[in-house]
Amino acid sequence: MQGNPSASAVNANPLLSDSWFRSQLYGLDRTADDFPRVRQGELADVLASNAGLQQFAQPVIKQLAQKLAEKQSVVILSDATGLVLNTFGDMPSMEKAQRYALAPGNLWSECGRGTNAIGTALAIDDGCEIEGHQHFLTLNQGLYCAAMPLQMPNGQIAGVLDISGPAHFPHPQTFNWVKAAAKQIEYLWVKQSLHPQQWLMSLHLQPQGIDTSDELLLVFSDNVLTAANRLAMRELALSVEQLGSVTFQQLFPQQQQQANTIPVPLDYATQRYYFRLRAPQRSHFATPSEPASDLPFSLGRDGEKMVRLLNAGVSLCIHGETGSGKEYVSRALHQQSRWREGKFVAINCAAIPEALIESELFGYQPGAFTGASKNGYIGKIREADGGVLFLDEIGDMPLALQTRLLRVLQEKEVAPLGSSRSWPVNFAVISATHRDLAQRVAEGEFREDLLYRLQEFSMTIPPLRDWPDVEGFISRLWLELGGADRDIQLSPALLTALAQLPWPGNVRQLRSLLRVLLALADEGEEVTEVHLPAEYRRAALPPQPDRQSHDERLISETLQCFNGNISKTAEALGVARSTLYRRAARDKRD
Ligand SMILES: Nc1ncnc2c1ncn2[C@@H]1O[C@H](COP(=O)(O)OP(=O)(O)OP(=O)(O)O)[C@@H](O)[C@H]1O
Repeated sequence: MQGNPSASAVNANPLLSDSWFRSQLYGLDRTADDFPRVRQGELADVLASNAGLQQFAQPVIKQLAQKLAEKQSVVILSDATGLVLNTFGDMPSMEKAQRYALAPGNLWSECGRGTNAIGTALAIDDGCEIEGHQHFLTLNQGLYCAAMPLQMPNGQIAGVLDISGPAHFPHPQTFNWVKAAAKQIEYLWVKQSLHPQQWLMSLHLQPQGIDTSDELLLVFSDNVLTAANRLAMRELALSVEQLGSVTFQQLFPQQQQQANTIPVPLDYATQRYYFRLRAPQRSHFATPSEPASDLPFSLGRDGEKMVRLLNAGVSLCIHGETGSGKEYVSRALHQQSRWREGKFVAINCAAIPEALIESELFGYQPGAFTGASKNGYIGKIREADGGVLFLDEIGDMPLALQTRLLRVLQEKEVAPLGSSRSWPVNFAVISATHRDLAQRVAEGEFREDLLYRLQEFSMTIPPLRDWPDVEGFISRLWLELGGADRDIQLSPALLTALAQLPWPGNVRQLRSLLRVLLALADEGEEVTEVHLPAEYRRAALPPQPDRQSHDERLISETLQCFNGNISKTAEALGVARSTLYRRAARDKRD
């Protein structure tokens, strides 16, 4: 620190002496006058990736900038590396070079510019003010700066809020303003990014401090702490690592996780706080918005009943041939039910390799097994929280997993792989199968208790060929697929022929065929039997009655002519005798 005019002042302040020491370690030249800054194009990218920070910070910063109008100071917002994103306000009396240095695109990290409020606040993760000669670089010694890091609700540092002005001006209140504005930004950020399904806990030493930006905010997803403001993290001595892992019960073992409206006392460490806990806003269930779609008519009169059962949390099991619409119907039921604000999470128990089903359903902790994502995975069951879990091909679920699934359904709690903790979950279950589950139970392939749990109510979607009005359904599906938009009609004869096909692949098969016909047809065309793909044409084309009756008449007249002698008749008609024998056998049978 030799050669520094304010060496003694710096040495007397550990914050400053540490920062100067770091600046020297960075090998900075105190007389440097070229500063690190990014190009315009790079700045645009950085601005875009800090959109969230700007969104929450700007309203507060604008108020702050108004306050500073007469104070020859600017408000600066930097990102988490100290790169200036926005500068608000004006410093007409400031030297041009310094005005330029505070403009967007300049990097004020400690390693780039030595001791300065933005860089040092980031280095110590706390607020600081750096006045004139306390700056490491000579060129910055005409500046006064006060800065405070901004913390995101997840505990990470998002950037820095700073006020800078000429060092020769008095700045008695500036640091307090920065701290108050940063607190306000962090407060709004937590409150405004709250998900309706999260718990919000507000704490303060005084009951009247609740609902002010001085309150400590804690956010819980289920019972796990997932977000907090800096005030809460400081006062309750919480670490970033605890966000996402510590539970309400671990934090407040004496306290039930129950909502309250009037602040009540709560002891934490050696302090008495007052707190209010707001429960997730699931109230939309009581006043549901308009459902998005009608129930499919394949549900018939059972539709309404199924919705009521689902609303009551009854597990539904839908049986039906492949392609008959089990998932389609389940999605429609979800949309009509009180669970519609939550997700519809489908899992095909037959399509996921047995080794992966468990992690897919229950999720896993980071590094729970070789190849696991380093971020862990929440799992389908927790994804379905508040919504519907659709278990397709449930009859194919491996036995070992059936046991775990049963436990989740009974206890409404799920523990990810590699975790000793469980999360409460609340969802409706619809399962589907084309198998006979009772038979699977008899074969020892399906747990009987799980069957009862999943099949509290069961319904069967009949195969398409048994639907009461297949022609009507085909017409509707044709419209839905865009037939009317392109003015392409199905001929009445084709419609009748299609309605009579057996459709082993049910609606899926019918849908695919209609899409093929639509794709191949020209605008305004009528689609007839001749447009059918060959494999359908054979099945759909009606027998040729005239030709058939003509042949039959000819055979029977010739037979009469030869007194029923088959060999002579065959010879006369030029057909094989076997043809006539087959026909004779058929006549006898009819
Ligand atoms: N009532 C319906 N109206 C319109 N489209 C339908 C209807 N039912 C089913 N579909 C369509 O048919 C196709 C097959 O439906 P879905 O996947 O629901 O059948 P599934 O019974 O679940 O089949 P799988 O047993 O093979 O899983 C989907 O493209 C779906 O959109």
